[in-house]
Order: sequence, then structure tokens, then C-alpha cells
Amino acid sequence: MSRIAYFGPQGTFTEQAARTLTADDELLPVETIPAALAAVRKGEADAACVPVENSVEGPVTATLDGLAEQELLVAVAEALLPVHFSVLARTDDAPIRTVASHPHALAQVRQWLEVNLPDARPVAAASTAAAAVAVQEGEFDAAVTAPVAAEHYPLRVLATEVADVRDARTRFLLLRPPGTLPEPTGADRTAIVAAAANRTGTLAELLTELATRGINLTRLDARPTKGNFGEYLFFMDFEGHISEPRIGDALAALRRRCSGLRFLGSHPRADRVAATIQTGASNDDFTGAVDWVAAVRRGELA
Ligand SMILES: O=C(O)C(=O)C[C@]1(C(=O)O)C=C[C@@H](O)C=C1
Repeated sequence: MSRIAYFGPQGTFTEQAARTLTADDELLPVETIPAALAAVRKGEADAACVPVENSVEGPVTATLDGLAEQELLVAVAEALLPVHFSVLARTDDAPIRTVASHPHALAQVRQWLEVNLPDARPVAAASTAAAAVAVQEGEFDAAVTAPVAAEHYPLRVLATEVADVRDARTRFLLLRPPGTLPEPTGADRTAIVAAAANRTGTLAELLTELATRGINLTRLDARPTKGNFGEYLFFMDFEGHISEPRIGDALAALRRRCSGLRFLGSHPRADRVAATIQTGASNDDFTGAVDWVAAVRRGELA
């Protein structure tokens, strides 16, 4: 049985994601994303489950920053959860003057709050479930939470199915120390973070290495290096698996061009969308071309 640290406490969306990604594993709630990653790095957990990307509010920067620094962690699986919220309050009839939640959650219900709780001040909490705990303890009046939080905390449900954007989704990663990679499935995602020289055209050059090999980018985020002002790390997700010749070829090219390159994992996509392969960019095309060069070198082909 593995121990999986997840961004808790109990009742977060991340707990729901961890349950879909693990079987009989022991789930360990921790208060922050850095703490979940640290638990794996310190050997207190075998894997960590954390959010990485939301379809409305974009990247979860604590996860990106945590993956770029310290010991390498590699994503081995992902989950994609639909995100709509419940609004919970204490059972007394106190007026709702403050409403707490994770900043990503507040951003996804801004319009709903303006219409339904116009006098309530939004307050950032460590997570949606941490907001529920704070309401229970009397610190805030209401919390915007995952629906499952209502089962964990004895609070009054003011509203359900709350979301400014229908069909919003959050993607979560299961991260482990480097080891055996998941097998390729034909519907995989590879993630890297690249450091490149601060000069004209650098990012365009990196993207061109992917584009010329027909590799479809699924996410691009920039985060400051936190060193020199104006210098960035580029997080790229793209279709495919490192075991495929076309992906290996692209990664080798990026490795040559970047001053630093971290491989952050190749794993099956939660939505099972197969990679788009352009003419001339299939794995057979890549291996066939390498074989042809080898034959020419041996003097077997003109
Ligand atoms: O606070 C939680 O419940 C989380 O799992 C975090 C998180 C996020 O980081 O985006 C996950 C999904 C929702 O979009 C809101 C919050």
C-alpha cells in the first residue's frame, strides 16, 4: 500500500482527484501544495496529488514553482475533474459578511457572489476545505467548497452547482520521485520545464522544435526564475510519450538549446484524446529516417 500526500484537508477537490488516481492507498491530507511535494521528497509519502491547471483560472502556480525547484518529481498520472461549487455556512442564521475559499475557487464564482452575496467580502483561504474548517471555527461566515465538503463538515448548504463558467475543469497530477515511467498508450502527455537564454527569439526556437516535428502543445506557462528580473522558466505540456521516437527527438533538440531542462513526466491523458500525428511526423517516419541515414553511412544507399 502506498502513502499518497494530497492537498487537503479532507473534502478538497484534490482529495476527490486522489481517490480517482489511487486504489487502496493511504491518503494523507496536508495543508499546502509545497507540503505535499515536500512529503514525497522527505520520503514521508510515496506520491503527491496536487492541482496543476484550471480551465477558467489557468495554472496553479504553487505546483509549477514546486516542480521547478528542489529534487525532481515526475508526473505518472493525471485526473480531470468537473468543477462546480457548494456554498456552506454555519447552522446559525448569522448574516454572511465574509466568504472564504481558495483563490482559484473565488475566481470561478465571482459573478455568482456579486449577484447572490453582494455584501459578503471574499477572503482567500489555503484551500476550499480549509475555508470550510474556518467557517466551522467561526473565523468566516461562508465557504465556497467542493460538493463533498458538505459530507465532512457540519455546515448548512446555502447553494449547490455554483459556477460562473459551465463545464469548468481542473487537472490534477500524481507525482513521484523519478523511476519507472508509465507505458505509452497513444493518448499521452509529456511535461517539461525549460530555462533558456534571455535573447531575441529563444521561445520561438523552442516552440519550433516541437512544431517542426508535428508535436501539439497542450499548455504553455511562464514563471519568473525569481533571479534576474525579466527571466522566465517555460512550462510546456505536449502530446506524446518520451518513449516515442518523435518525442525523444524533440526532447534531445530542446536539451541542446536550453540552459536547463527538466523532464516532468510522460503519462496517459485523463481525457484519452489520442495524439494528432501530421504527415511525415509519425514514429515510423522518424525511425525510418534514422535507418535511412544509417544505411547511407554504411555505404548501402546512394
Ligand atoms: O481547494 C481545493 O479544493 C483544491 O483542490 C484546489 C483547487 C485549485 O487549486 O484550483 C482545485 C480545484 C478548484 O478549481 C479550486 C481549488
